[in-house]
Amino acid sequence: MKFTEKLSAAWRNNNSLLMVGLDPDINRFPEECRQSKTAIYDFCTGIVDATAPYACGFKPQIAYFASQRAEEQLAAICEYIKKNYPHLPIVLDSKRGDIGTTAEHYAKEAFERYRADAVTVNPYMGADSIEPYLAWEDKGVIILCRTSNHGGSDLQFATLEDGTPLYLHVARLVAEKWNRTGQCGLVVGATFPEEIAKVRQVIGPDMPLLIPGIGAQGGDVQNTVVAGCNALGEGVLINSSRAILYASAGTDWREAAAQMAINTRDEINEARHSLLLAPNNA
Ligand SMILES: O=C(O)c1cc(=O)[nH]c(=O)n1[C@@H]1O[C@H](COP(=O)(O)O)[C@@H](O)[C@H]1O
Repeated sequence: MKFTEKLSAAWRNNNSLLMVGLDPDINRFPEECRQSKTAIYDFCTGIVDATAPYACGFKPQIAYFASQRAEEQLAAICEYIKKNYPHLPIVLDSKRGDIGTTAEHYAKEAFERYRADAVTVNPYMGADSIEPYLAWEDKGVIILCRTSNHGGSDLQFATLEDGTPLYLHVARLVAEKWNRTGQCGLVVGATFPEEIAKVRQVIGPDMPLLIPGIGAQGGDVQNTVVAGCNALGEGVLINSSRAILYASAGTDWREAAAQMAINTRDEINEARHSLLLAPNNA
C-alpha cells in the first residue's frame, strides 16, 4: 500500500491527525524505565501502546537513537509498530540530504533497515538528491519547506529575483516538478501558520503536510488546522513529541501520555469541525 493511502486510512480509521513523535531522552524517562539495557525500546513501545488508538502514525527522530548507540532498539520499535499497529504509518525523521549515490544508502537505511513508510529529507542539494528516495515507489518523501525553528528564516525567507521567498519556491518546485509520482509531502512548522496557508495555496489540496511545532514549541493548534487542512479537514500530520512523551515522569507515564494524546487529538478535531462548518468551506 502506498504511504499516502495508508495515511488517509489512518486519518479516517482513528479519526486523528495527530502524529506522535518518538524523541527518547533517557534523562527524562520515568525512573522505572531508566535502568534496563533496553530502556529506549521499553519506553517507546510503552508510549506506542498508550497512544496508538489516538494517533495517525509515529515519527521516530533518528538522532535520539543514534547518539545512544540505540539503532537496534529503533529497528525493534519499528518492527513492533509494524507487527502490532500495521495500519499506522512510520515517518522516520532523519532530515537527510546528500548526493545521489549516498542518498541511495540513506533511502535504504529508512525503508529497508527501519521499514519506515516515509522519511524526512532536506531539499538543499536539489532534485537528484531526492530521486533515490522516489525510487521506492510505495514510500513517502517529506521535504523540509518552512521549518518550525526561528533560524529557519535565515535561508527559507531569502527571496528569489522575482521576490518569491525560498520556502515557497521549494513548495512550488515540489508540487510542479518533484512530485510527479505523488510520493512527496512537505514539512511546515506550526509556529508559522501564515506560511502554512501560503504553502497549502501553492501545492493544492492533496499533498500531505507534516506539521511539527505544537506542544513544547508553542504552535497554535486552531491556526495550524485552519491554515493546513484541506476542504475535507484532512491533509496534515500534526506532530507532538515531548509534550506527550514526558507528560508525566511518575509511574502514571503511560496514562499521562495517553491523556495528552487524547487532548491533543480532540483539540485538533474541534478545530477541524469548526473548519468544516465554516460557510466558505465549499
Ligand atoms: O522534520 C521534523 O520533524 C521537524 C521539522 C521542524 O521544522 N521542526 C521540528 O521540530 N521537527 C521535529 O519535530 C519534533 C518536535 O518535537 P516537540 O517540539 O517535542 O514536539 C522534533 O523531532 C523535531 O526534530
